[in-house]
Amino acid sequence: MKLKELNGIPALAISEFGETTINGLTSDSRQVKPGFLFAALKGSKADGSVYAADAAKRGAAIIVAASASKLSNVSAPIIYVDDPRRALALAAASFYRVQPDVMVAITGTSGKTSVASFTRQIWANAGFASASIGTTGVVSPARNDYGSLTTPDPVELHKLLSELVEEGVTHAAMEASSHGLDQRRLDGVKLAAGAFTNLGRDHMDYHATVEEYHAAKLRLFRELLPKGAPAVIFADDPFSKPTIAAAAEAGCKVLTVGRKGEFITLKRVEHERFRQHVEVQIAGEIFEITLPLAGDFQVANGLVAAGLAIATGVPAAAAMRGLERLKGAPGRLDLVGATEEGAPAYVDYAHKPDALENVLTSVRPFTTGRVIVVFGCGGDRDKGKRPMMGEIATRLADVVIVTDDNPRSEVPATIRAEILAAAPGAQEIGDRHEAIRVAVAMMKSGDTLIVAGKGHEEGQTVGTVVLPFSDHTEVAQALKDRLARERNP
Ligand SMILES: CC(=O)N[C@H]1[C@@H](OP(=O)(O)OP(=O)(O)OC[C@H]2O[C@@H](n3ccc(=O)[nH]c3=O)[C@H](O)[C@@H]2O)O[C@H](CO)[C@@H](O)[C@@H]1O[C@H](C)C(=O)N[C@@H](C)C(=O)N[C@H](CCC(=O)O)C(=O)O
Ligand SMILES: Nc1ncnc2c1ncn2[C@@H]1O[C@H](COP(=O)(O)OP(=O)(O)OP(=O)(O)O)[C@@H](O)[C@H]1O
Ligand SMILES: N[C@H](CCC[C@H](N)C(=O)O)C(=O)O
Ligand SMILES: [Mg+2]
Repeated sequence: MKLKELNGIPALAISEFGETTINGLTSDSRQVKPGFLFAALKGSKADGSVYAADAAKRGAAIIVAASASKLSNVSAPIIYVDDPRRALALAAASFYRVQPDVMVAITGTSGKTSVASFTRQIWANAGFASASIGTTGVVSPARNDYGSLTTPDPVELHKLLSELVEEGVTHAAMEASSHGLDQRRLDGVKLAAGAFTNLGRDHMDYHATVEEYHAAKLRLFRELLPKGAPAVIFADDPFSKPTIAAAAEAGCKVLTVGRKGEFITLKRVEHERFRQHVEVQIAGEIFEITLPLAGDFQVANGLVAAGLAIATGVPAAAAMRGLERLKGAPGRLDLVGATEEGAPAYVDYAHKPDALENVLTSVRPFTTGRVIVVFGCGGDRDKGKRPMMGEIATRLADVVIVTDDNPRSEVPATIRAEILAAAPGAQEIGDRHEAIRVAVAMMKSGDTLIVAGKGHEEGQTVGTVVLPFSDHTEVAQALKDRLARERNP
């Protein structure tokens, strides 16, 4: 492809270098191959402009750098732009040419993965070839790939979107993390609609204040959605009001869902152990449905997903039928199994205060015995959430076991101590395998076990090593061993 065919490149640079052939794009000098465009991005650890000379040596045809940076001794043409991250995202979108016809993005502190998965399922149930992209990976009719980043790097993202189109996918739902929005990873995506779930404390290691974190999320409505595009907003969150105001001011068509919602109004919910009966009103019509998932928050996620599906052309009745067939996203209040007496054991991805509060509150109505929780906090991440999660666990669970969850470069015992400082009476079992076995062994009839924090993850990161570890496998094995012991004492 010629440089002049790429978006995001200033006209002046096109007139000078427009005929240059571009073979690929990257923001990592180590990935540069001959003929690549290298975008020098300022990161949290390094400044990509330091690597521009290296990129040129590796054969970069063009370097895109921030106007503020002054590069020297670089043996490739340099194009200066105000916002290299945005330029890279726009260039990537045009380089890979196509994306699914109907793309939606979901932002919010919790529920993004679930809503993306639910939207895909509702679309698929209505007959569309659909995909979801996010923390748990990429799911489409042709693939089920394990993921890593919530919102992929723009080059990776647009490559993926073009592959999905080739597979025949017409509808795709993706998560828009605050990092992804802030770092312009989605700026080249043609969005048909956007959604907001809720806002709580998260990523305070990256964003200076909650307001700044909220503002990053609002970029979806303020800068990425085209004017008049639907913005589906959960109406019952403390941050719903300012989000609705911002989306309306940005010219979006605001569609609210929830108890205070006007597009989809939640009238009534009755909980059962593993499912919920829900009554909603859409455009004057009442629908009574059974959602085959536990947890209040799944009703909220279901309504946001239904809102997105309806906003992108699925008839309300079909969207409601879709809700009745939902499967939870992997590792989200995921029922692994039960003891012989029927006490359930769940794996959940709650790794931030609000999510932990929600999941522990959600299981209380159907727990006649004790709520037992096993959790930890990740290393090299927001330290402020550690005592908050300790306090929440102690307040809402009857038995608290504090363990390790991806200590990364930190000393695991220090992380646990920071949680335990606010969790009097909690047990400390650093080895997560052991913590899960102890928890499963203590379950009695009527108890509910929640193993929180890792959800779908398949590894435990200690230092820089990722050791294979799955909460799902560990809980299943512990239940199985317990059963064998009970049968052959
Ligand atoms: C903190 C963060 O968001 N980091 C992202 C950021 O990297 P950075 O700013 O730290 O990059 P850096 O290391 O400072 O380097 C700056 C630039 O120099 C380049 N470089 C560096 C070294 C070299 O030899 N040559 C070179 O060119 C790097 O490729 C980079 O472009 O920009 C990179 C390129 O876009 C991202 O890959 C990287 O994501 C890292 C892998 C990451 O872990 N991100 C997590 C925190 C994240 O984004 N999470 C969110 C939300 C999670 C959730 O709540 O669900 C997500 O969307 O997944
Ligand atoms: N609507 C919601 N409100 C509150 N908590 C929720 C909601 N949806 C999910 N949760 C909790 O958050 C956890 C993560 O859910 P999910 O993966 O759908 O969110 P996410 O926004 O994608 O999170 P992440 O940013 O970590 O990828 C769940 O396991 C559950 O504990
Ligand atoms: N996307 C999040 C996931 C955190 C999951 C939890 N298990 C942890 O390691 O803290 C992050 O990387 O911060
Ligand atoms: Mg997610």
